[in-house]
Amino acid sequence: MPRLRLALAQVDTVVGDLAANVARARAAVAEAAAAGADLVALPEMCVTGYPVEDLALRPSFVAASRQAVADLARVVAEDGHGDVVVVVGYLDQDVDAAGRDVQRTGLPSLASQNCAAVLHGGEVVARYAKNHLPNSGVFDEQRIFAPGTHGQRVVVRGVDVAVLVCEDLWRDGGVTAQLAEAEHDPGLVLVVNASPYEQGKHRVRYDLCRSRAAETGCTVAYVNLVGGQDELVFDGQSLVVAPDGEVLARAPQFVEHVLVVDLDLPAGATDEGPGRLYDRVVVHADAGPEPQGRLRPVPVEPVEECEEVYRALVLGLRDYARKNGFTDVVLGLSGGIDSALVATLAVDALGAEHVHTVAMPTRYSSEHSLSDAAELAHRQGTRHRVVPVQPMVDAFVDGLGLAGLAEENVQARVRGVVLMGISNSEGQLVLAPGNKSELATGYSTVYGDAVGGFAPIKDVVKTLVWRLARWRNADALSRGEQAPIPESSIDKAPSAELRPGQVDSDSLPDYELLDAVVDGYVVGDLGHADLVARGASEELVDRVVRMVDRAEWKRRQYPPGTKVSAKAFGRDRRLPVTNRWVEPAARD
Ligand SMILES: Nc1ncnc2c1ncn2[C@@H]1O[C@H](COP(=O)(O)OP(=O)(O)OC[C@H]2O[C@@H]([n+]3cccc(C(=O)O)c3)[C@H](O)[C@@H]2O)[C@@H](O)[C@H]1O
Ligand SMILES: Nc1ncnc2c1ncn2[C@@H]1O[C@H](COP(=O)(O)OP(=O)(O)OP(=O)(O)O)[C@@H](O)[C@H]1O
Ligand SMILES: NC(=O)CC[C@H](N)C(=O)O
Repeated sequence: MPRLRLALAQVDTVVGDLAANVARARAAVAEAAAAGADLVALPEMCVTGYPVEDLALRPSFVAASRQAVADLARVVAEDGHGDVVVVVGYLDQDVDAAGRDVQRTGLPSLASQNCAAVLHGGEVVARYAKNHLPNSGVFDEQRIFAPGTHGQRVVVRGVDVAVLVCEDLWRDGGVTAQLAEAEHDPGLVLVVNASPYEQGKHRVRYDLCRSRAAETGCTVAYVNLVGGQDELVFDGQSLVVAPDGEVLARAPQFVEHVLVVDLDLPAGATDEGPGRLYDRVVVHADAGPEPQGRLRPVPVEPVEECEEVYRALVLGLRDYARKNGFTDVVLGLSGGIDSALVATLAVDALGAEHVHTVAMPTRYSSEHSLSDAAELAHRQGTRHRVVPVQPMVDAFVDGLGLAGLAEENVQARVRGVVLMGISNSEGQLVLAPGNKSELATGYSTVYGDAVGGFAPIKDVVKTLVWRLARWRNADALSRGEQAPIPESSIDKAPSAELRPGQVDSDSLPDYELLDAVVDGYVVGDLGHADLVARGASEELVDRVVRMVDRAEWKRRQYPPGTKVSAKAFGRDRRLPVTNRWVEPAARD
């Protein structure tokens, strides 16, 4: 049985920075080659970054990607690794001619394809176009890509390796079913992926790999992208699963890593050329000498839920800032839990000296608002300042004769102006601290606390905000460190402090109840009857559904933020703003 030394290189790329992505891929191949790898896999669209969205429609971008993958083949060979086989994701066009037949109404005729290239000896020796294009949730691939229709195999050290791209693995009755029925079984199914993180997705991915390994009778190797891109976080956690479901290797989550593992795999067919369903290119017909030693790193176990979400949020924020040219962030610190958690995430992402916190008291601010904010800044070492905003608020209130809600909201708006002013003069990225429960209900002031460039916890419901804060404190204490978040910020009743004695519960249902309905309605798309059947009262469902529907326009104006749930606001959930559809009540 041939032994293949496989490297799965989960790298962090930047959309559009092809030169940097090629450099990153080159370094990862060098690392894998130094470890003796025969075959190195890099993620889906590694050369371009992912997702490229409508950049795929630009001929200049497609041409640059094609050139960049050729450059990568060349530089890998120049580095002395020409004998290593590299499989890497990139953007190309017309790789699979049949793909041109696809209907893409209204778009230019360029048949861009989401591809994997096989590199060897300084050349691109094979190209494969993704057959199945995801088009739900955050994915829009049928809008921008033509599907491939042909498979690709590459024979490496006597092993017939089937190359797939991400969604190809997910589709029942698709490419993997063809593999199961093919006249020659592959010895390894190698999938290059850009699979975004969401809570618990590692279990879904493992189940998927296990079932495809069973279906095809092959070991499945799965390499995933890592890093943040706008709303998405790719979590790596590359994986190798044997036909019996055993996890042969698993990389850590949320960090770059080159996972090298020796696999004993069946020898495969070695005839070259086009078959009925796929092409095969032979790089090494024979197994060749066995690699020295046997590399079998202990699979990295997934972490528990709060830690996983927390780390996803840190990476999403860090990469958004870094990839958009920001070293520093600024946010209003109210002494409440949302801004406390966002500040803590920012410190973990960027370092305390890069986090600027601003307390902006008005006449309605409580004493603990200032003291809890100062305490957090002291514990974590953020660059903290106090800007009393009442005189500015007074100027608007008196100048315009504002009262009631208008006076309440102008306080939040003045704070927004102050933060944008600081950002304009000092260059930080402004963070909006709204959580998913607030976004769902529209409980924020547009152009007020909703200002900012990035919203780190916009996909985190309030009850999870509290859990994450508690987890972060407990984690610090378990390491003998001081808890970063003042306990009173976690324990106090949430309040916007925009009028005397205001608390969130004046306007919103209890967060435990609210979050359960938000989850059912927003994430699960459940109707009224199902929401009631899950235990909410008719009145609560009516109220929450109405609030969620009415706030669509506000969410459209909200900054992007990291997706962690199965359905985040934004591109994951698209609803009309102008909309008179009312979810029918169970009693109707
Ligand atoms: N469909 C639509 N399309 C476009 N624009 C629309 C619109 N409906 C209203 N508008 C506009 O929006 C305005 C109303 O929105 P907005 O000014 O935001 O004000 P509004 O939503 O009426 O009030 C803000 C609410 O959020 C609460 N809040 C504020 C700040 C922080 C927190 C917190 O705890 O974090 C909570 C506050 O207590 C209050 O209940 C209207 O005056 C109108 O100009
Ligand atoms: N006194 C303040 N000083 C500085 N920023 C403030 C102040 N009050 C509100 N903010 C900003 O406005 C955001 C909205 O907070 P608000 O207190 O109105 O409600 P919240 O949703 O409970 O948030 P938090 O839990 O952070 O208090 C805060 O997260 C903070 O960024
Ligand atoms: N890039 C892709 O094709 C990803 C699609 C896949 N369903 C996933 O969520 O991982």
